[in-house]
Amino acid sequence: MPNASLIRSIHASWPPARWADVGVVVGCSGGADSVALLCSLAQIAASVGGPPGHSVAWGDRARAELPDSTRSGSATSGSVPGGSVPSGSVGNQSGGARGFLIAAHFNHGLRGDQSDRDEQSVRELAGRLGVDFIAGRSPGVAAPSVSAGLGDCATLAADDRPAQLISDEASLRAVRIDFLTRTAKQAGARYIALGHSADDNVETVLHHLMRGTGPTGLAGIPPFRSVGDDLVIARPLIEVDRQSIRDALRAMGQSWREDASNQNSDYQRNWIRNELIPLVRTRYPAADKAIGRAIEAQRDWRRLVESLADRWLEQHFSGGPAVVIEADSQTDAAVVTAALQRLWDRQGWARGPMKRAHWVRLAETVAGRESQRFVLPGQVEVQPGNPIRIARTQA
Ligand SMILES: Nc1ncnc2c1ncn2[C@@H]1O[C@H](COP(=O)(O)OP(=O)(O)OP(=O)(O)O)[C@@H](O)[C@H]1O
Repeated sequence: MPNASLIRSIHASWPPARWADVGVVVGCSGGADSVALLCSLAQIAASVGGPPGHSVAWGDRARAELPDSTRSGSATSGSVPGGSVPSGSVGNQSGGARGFLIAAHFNHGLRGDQSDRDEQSVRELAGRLGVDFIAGRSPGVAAPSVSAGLGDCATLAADDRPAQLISDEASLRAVRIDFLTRTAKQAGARYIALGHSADDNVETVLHHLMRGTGPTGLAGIPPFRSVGDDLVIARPLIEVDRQSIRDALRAMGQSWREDASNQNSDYQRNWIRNELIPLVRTRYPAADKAIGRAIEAQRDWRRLVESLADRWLEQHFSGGPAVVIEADSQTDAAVVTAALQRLWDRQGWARGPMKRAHWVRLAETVAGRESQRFVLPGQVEVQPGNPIRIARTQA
């Protein structure tokens, strides 16, 4: 039974009224954070008369469509080579209002037997909790023997690349998120729940800071993020620290898998976690808490700027294949920049290749201080004037 304080934290950050009646895919690596998340969500759902037991919702269909070898225990489990989910085989697609939980694990297959054990441990946990289970695997990873990682937003061609080529942190995340997204979409789920903790948030912000970032990067990992129109990534443990999560698991006698590669400080995030933060704590014992508070404050500012940005967009932007924006020299550049970034998202243009200098130049253009036509990353052409015209030219 999950620890009461953990349950309280999740209730506060993500009240069950928001998710118990819809589908939730829980990304579970087998590590402490996501094991705690899965146990807690199953417990909360059961207490409000939701999910576990709902496995029937997808089980009825899945049993008919998945090979016998992919099922085990009381959980219905789908094994998905390359991370693809058999269309229509999972989830509550019957259109009813019943919620469901699916534990999803991606086996990158980078740690041999250990990867298989991770997958197996999540499968068993799901079985014990009465929650559906689905596994994705990197190409070339045999059924119960290789695995993968998690991601945050991009879509990589996981199906086309050999597992050994996909080993850097960002690519692993991208492959995982792609798998989780496809699983959620095909299951008809509304949420993907991930086990990021407050410590992950601090490490991420430090990483952003040192690599170079703007206000969005300083606001850390968002507790909720939309993926398209009908899917939301939720991180209900984002305000809970790693130690409390482990304490809660110990208190309930729930084991988890330790990933030995977390000790490898060649990975940047591990170096921040294992070397930098412990060093900082020798001088500033509460540094991570202080950084956490700064992230919260930054997020508040970010929210304010984004609501101003939305209002600005309503007043200055008219849609169409080409973006047409009225020039405006009055509004603060921070609001204009945030509005332009939201515009980029709406248009489906990649923000990744856009550097700070590009946003600054765009904001200058909106303020009427740029007269030359210029081209931004992603073949986006900007024609200054009033109105300003922005369009993506065909590559
Ligand atoms: N292989 C995986 N399969 C499915 N989901 C994953 C996988 N790896 C990570 N995730 C999800 O992404 C979240 C963050 O991943 P990250 O790599 O930062 O943490 P982790 O050390 O694996 O965390 P955890 O202790 O939660 O397992 C995890 O909490 C989990 O929800």
